[in-house]
Amino acid sequence: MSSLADFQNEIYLSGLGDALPGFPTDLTKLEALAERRLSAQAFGYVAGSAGSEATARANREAFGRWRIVPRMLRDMAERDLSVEVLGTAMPAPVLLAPIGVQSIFHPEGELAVARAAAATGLTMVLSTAASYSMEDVAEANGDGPRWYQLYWPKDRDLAVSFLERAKAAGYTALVVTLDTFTLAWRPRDLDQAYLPFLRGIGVANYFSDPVFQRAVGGPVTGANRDLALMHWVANFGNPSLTWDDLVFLREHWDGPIALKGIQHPDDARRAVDAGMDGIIVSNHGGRQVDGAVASLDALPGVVEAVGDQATVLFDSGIRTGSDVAKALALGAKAVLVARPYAYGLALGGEAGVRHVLRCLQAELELTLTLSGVTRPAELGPDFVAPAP
Ligand SMILES: Cc1cc2nc3c(=O)[nH]c(=O)nc-3n(C[C@H](O)[C@H](O)[C@H](O)COP(=O)(O)O)c2cc1C
Ligand SMILES: O=C(O)C(=O)c1ccccc1
Repeated sequence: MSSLADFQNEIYLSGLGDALPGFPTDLTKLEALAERRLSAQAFGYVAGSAGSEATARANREAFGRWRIVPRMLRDMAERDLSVEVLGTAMPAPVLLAPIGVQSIFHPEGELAVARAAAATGLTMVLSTAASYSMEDVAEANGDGPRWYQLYWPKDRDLAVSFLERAKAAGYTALVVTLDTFTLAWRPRDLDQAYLPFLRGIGVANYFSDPVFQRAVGGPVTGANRDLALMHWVANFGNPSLTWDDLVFLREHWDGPIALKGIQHPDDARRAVDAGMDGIIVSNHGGRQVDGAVASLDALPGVVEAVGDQATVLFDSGIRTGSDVAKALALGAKAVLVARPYAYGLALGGEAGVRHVLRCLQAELELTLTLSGVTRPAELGPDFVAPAP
């Protein structure tokens, strides 16, 4: 194995032919660049969060309250970042978080992301609110690993139809997002009166669904489009769901299930009691409850609550390889990253997303290697210390 991470090697070598990476390698720089590329509405949608955006800031600040404590002389010649999560082999403990409406960032949207994910071998989690249908995205993703994220609609038959389609299209694990049965108070979107769905973006999985079509009198055309959009609004989320409803999901999905949006240890225990395989500690990137606890601060309590009874994953605020390492040290088996790859998509389509994924992977590998960690399983509380 080279002493450099693959992507780092490739970048330095390409410099000998005077080529530079097409995008910044510090992923925290992408947001400002994407702002110049995107419409004010699309940028506000992705960069914005709920309310005063205090939780979005807290997500980032929480990483700053931990410091990595590197260890030396541990034979770092062989290292291996691969993990297996909910039955899926991953070259690194990083997944692409579900992001809806990706065509507002680039015309190829989820198709470009699916190709970039397949090229790196990282797992894509496809949103129910995607701008391309799950079947089209599966085709673009090819042999790449993919999971399906369910926004659990009011209509149970529609939910079952989504699950059956996802299974048939090769999505192997189910992520059920619990924190967004309705969108939060999001001032950036409200101030621009911008909601992508009302413009027909992010509804591909609904409009292509036979159960949905039956409910709106057939395939969606100019004639029933307004009705279809109203049906979408009425059906998107179900505020009446309780823990008891998870039995229904278990009956209709025979693969692994992870609940996304868990922040309280007691909810994590309930998930285990309900037979769930995984928990994703997340506050939706600060986009739902403004003032909610930083996701990283919620992580240790959830990890302690579930022990080895479920797989704990993490998202909200991951921007660098060192962020990934800290979340793993605090007990996550893998992390999901969201906005950085949306910015990559905005800046360079498939190539932009691939760049982001490769940067994150290389930076993680170097962070671990230079800290004396050859594989993710070695990470534990010892790896980090509270910042003074
Ligand atoms: C534009 C945008 C759209 C999103 N759409 C979804 C979605 O459809 N389903 C979902 O479960 N989470 C969705 N999320 C939340 C992400 O999956 C993830 O939890 C969050 O953004 C992670 O924080 P990060 O952006 O700081 O990495 C979305 C986030 C953004 C920024
Ligand atoms: O914007 C979001 O955070 C989100 O989760 C969402 C919800 C519905 C449709 C698309 C995205």
